[in-house]
Amino acid sequence: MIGWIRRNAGKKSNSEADGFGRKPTIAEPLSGMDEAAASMGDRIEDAAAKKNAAGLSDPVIELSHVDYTYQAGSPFAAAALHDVNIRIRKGTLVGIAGGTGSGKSTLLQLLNGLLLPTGGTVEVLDRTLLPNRQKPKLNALRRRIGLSFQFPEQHLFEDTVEKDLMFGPMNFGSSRKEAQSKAVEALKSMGLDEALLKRHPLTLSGGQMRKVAIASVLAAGPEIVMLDEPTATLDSAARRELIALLARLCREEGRTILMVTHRIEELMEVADEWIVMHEGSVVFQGDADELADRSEELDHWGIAVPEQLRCWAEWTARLPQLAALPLPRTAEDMARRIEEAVRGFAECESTNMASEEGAKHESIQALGGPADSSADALPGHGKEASICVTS
Ligand SMILES: Nc1ncnc2c1ncn2[C@@H]1O[C@H](COP(=O)(O)OP(=O)(O)OP(=O)(O)O)[C@@H](O)[C@H]1O
Repeated sequence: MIGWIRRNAGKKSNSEADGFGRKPTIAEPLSGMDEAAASMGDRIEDAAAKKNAAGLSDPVIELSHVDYTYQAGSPFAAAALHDVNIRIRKGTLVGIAGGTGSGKSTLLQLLNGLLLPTGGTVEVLDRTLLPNRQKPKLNALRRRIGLSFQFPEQHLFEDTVEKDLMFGPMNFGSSRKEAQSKAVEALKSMGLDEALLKRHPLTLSGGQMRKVAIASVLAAGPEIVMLDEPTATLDSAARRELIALLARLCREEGRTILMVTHRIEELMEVADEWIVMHEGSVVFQGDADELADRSEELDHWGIAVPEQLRCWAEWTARLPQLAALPLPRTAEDMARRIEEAVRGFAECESTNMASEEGAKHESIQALGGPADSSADALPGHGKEASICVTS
């Protein structure tokens, strides 16, 4: 069984800050590690204060009671989303997870107006999208919200990579020269060689095609970048590069990033927030620590429990002082914290032993025993001072 203990000393949960009605996390006072946890909490609060000052806490996406039904009103109607309520702040990196058919792609398409809600309200940047209205003109909105589709071929329809990359910028008003330079910049940001510019997109490998598709979205410079399973066909190095790029766009340029993924571990380190979809509903919105607290439900939601969460849960069960710390975002971070905790535990044990020895020594003297009596000589001694830890 995977059991999680509340962490987040000194940290306000997103839910509390957002007024989403979820209960705040309360830290239990624990060992000396509390200090580390509290200072981590302070840093998070400092970061939150800086974001507030930069206007980054404003919601840029807000969905209220949103429903979406494909082919609504026809005999083929298929309900895909029910009563979805979401609020996403500017400059956050949001992971969207959920099982097959849970509504993730439908959600992204509602956010850039490709689909209009059949119920409720979708507010994105300065636009409000309502049901039963004629499709509004959304060109201006689409310039500000880029969507990289689940299948890269859906982006690539020109006969050269360069034309595909220039399409967005030119469509949104860039000159040919500007569009060319944006195309090169976007291609390079995805770690691709300029030599690909003259290639036909359909001659690229699956991974290259995926990167070009993402580059075509980035070339238009959107404020909100949405990616539907962008890492699906990438190798592990390319996956890491892409995640690092997204984190940079978010942290350094203040862009809002939404990424659908089936591998939640790949975003654990960088995601500010998680949304979990299940059977067309949002069943969770919160940060990684809050998601970890619900890890027993991941399987039911069709999401594989990341090895990292499984491992950390086992260790917090063995060393409860670890539970005072925020969830480690990387395997290295986890290994370091476990090592520190084990070392701290061993030091604490040897200090206890030393004072136990001293006390025994004093009581032997008090009973009239020899001044140099060793505690080892006493019967019953032999307490183990170390712990054996195995993973
Ligand atoms: N064009 C369509 N017409 C009818 N039903 C659709 C259409 N597209 C999606 N659906 C249905 O809507 C529901 C949500 O689909 P969606 O593609 O949003 O899920 P998803 O979470 O992105 O799935 P996956 O992870 O498999 O890509 C599913 O039941 C799906 O069958």
